[in-house]
Amino acid sequence: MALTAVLRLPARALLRPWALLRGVALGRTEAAAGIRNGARRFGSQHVLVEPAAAAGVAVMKLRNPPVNSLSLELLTELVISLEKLENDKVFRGVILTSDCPSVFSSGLDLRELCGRNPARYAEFWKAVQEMWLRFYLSNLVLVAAINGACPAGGCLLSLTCDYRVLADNPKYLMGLNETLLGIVAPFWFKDSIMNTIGHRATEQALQLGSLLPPAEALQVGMVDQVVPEDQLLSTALSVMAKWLAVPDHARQLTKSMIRQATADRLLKQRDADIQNFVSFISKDAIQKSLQTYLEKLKQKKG
Ligand SMILES: CCC/C=C/C(=O)SCCNC(=O)CCNC(=O)[C@H](O)C(C)(C)COP(=O)([O-])OP(=O)([O-])OC[C@H]1O[C@@H](n2cnc3c(N)ncnc32)[C@H](O)[C@@H]1OP(=O)([O-])[O-]
Repeated sequence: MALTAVLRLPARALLRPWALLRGVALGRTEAAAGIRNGARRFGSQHVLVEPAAAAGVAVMKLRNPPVNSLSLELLTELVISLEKLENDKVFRGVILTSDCPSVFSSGLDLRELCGRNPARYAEFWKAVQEMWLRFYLSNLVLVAAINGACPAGGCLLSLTCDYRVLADNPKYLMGLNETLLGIVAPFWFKDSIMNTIGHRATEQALQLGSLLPPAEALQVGMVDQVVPEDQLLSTALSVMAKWLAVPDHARQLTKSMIRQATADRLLKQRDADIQNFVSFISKDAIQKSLQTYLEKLKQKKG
């Protein structure tokens, strides 16, 4: 950060070096934050956050075109943006949605999983863990307004939310399809979906790598509501109003009581989980499988 930019920062940011780091990661300083409807609007390269029409609610939009693949940068910015909202007493709820047409998120960025070195794989996986832990345990009410395809890591991100509304479009397929790529969803991906759709449905969905259209996603409980696309945001806002009618402290403690044990399973073995991931993803057979999958994706386009 240039010295002139540092000097323009508010004094309290200079007393908190991490605030400077955040300013860099977000590509902006607090002083440069926009004001909209009397509330603050801020953005980073890949995440746009703006106040919703309802008080206390922010809309967080993923914007990593073309398909919101979860790169290291996007994951980092998601965590920073959420932390910023959690620290801002104005906000009690977040609607998570996509700024990219017809895709909520295509999941983990496959370019992060192919042809990198072990140190980079480890750094990336730590960021995936961090995103999951922070969103899964957030004190804020999180509502996913799913406005596009939602495979793999995209589905995982939506599963961290307290409520999921999916736009009714047959192209908006959703699920944990890792097995179709020849890879295995880690235990905490499995826990997330099992806590949502139950044991038997998870046995099928995860082994088959099912990508479900809206009606089936609703039937199995992967989403809570399916609505016409033009009603997605208004529905998410009404859902949010219902959740925000509950006193925060009671709701937050209840959420933590339900979710903490699942998060603890990862927290107790974060390093081992990173080592597992690095050795798994580095295998020649897995690399080959992922390369073939990526090639197929590119060919599909042509
Ligand atoms: C243990 C590990 C656990 C792993 C968890 C995961 O999440 S693994 C992730 C599992 N994820 C999946 O299996 C989902 C794979 N993706 C899809 O199924 C479709 O892209 C779609 C349905 C999301 C959007 O369809 P659409 O017709 O709107 O778009 P399109 O298909 O034409 O793609 C446009 C461009 O984006 C590219 N690209 C796409 N995805 C990724 C990605 N994840 N990353 C990077 N790049 C990706 C694609 O190659 C193409 O590039 P090009 O040719 O322009 O250089």
